[in-house]
Amino acid sequence: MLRIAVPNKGSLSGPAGEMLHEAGYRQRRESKELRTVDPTNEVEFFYLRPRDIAIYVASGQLDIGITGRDLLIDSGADAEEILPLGFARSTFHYATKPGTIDSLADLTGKTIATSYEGIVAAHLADGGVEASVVHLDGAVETAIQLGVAQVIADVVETGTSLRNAGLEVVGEPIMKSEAVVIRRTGADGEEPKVRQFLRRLQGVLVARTYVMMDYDCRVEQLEKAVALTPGLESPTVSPLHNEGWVAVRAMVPSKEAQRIMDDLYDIGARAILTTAIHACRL
Ligand SMILES: Nc1ncnc2c1ncn2[C@@H]1O[C@H](COP(=O)(O)OP(=O)(O)OP(=O)(O)O)[C@@H](O)[C@H]1O
Ligand SMILES: O=P(O)(O)OC[C@H]1O[C@H](OP(=O)(O)OP(=O)(O)O)[C@H](O)[C@@H]1O
Ligand SMILES: [Mg+2]
Repeated sequence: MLRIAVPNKGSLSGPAGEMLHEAGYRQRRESKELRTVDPTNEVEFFYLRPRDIAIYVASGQLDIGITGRDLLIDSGADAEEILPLGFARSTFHYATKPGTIDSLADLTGKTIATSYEGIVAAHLADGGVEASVVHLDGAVETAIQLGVAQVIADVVETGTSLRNAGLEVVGEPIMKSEAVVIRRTGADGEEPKVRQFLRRLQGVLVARTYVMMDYDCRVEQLEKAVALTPGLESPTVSPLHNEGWVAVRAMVPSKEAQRIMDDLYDIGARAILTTAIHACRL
């Protein structure tokens, strides 16, 4: 039985459960459940604190985990990222009151509050900067107002939390993060159950990022149309009953679907339809 760690709370928990559900895995029915078995797929899910997941996976007791890249790196655990999942995207930044700090060197001698001491300590050491780091569990933005630190290092998504606290980021992001699948460093990547699990999640990612596009066009316009919708291998082209016309079917990136429909229309394609893809194996 494959043993998989899933975040039980926080920003990662909901989207991770949805993705596993879309991939056909049975998920827990209520948020207090700490473990559930999917007997059909022979998978056991453990719902753990996101911060602890890399530690469990590194211990070898669990085969796979879903966590944040930033949490994996912060933990220092002996685990590696094997598939980015595209949700819980964030950046990790130093921030402070406007006009206080311009560069990394200005952090010397300052106190930095963070929930991610591993990332911050490594970043300061890399830059040769000596500063104190104080650990806080959350709501780190308040640390400056209450005098616990002069600088914070925290997750930024929209920037709303920083703005609300009257803070601004300093310099470039220390790192960019998103949800990732992890395994113990050097673990057997060929294990069939692990491969099947990754293929299913990849199928969900593709289904989320592509739509199926169908349209009719005149044979003379086919090459131009195919250039707009090259598909993955190559589009399916079928004859229409009306001579001189063909029907074309290809996967296109959903973000570009509207522009492609406009361009197809401009070259004379008609009956242009897009439909959602619910699941796939490439
Ligand atoms: N506002 C956010 N937007 C996107 N990702 C976020 C956000 N806040 C945290 N994350 C990501 O979620 C992961 C942290 O999850 P964790 O559950 O520890 O914190 P949280 O989502 O802030 O929940 P909590 O309510 O327990 O503080 C990290 O990978 C982080 O990058
Ligand atoms: O840039 P934003 O869109 O504002 O998102 C970033 C904020 O979201 C998270 O906080 P959360 O709400 O989880 O509270 P916490 O600080 O207690 O973890 C994170 O720690 C930041 O504070
Ligand atoms: Mg938080």
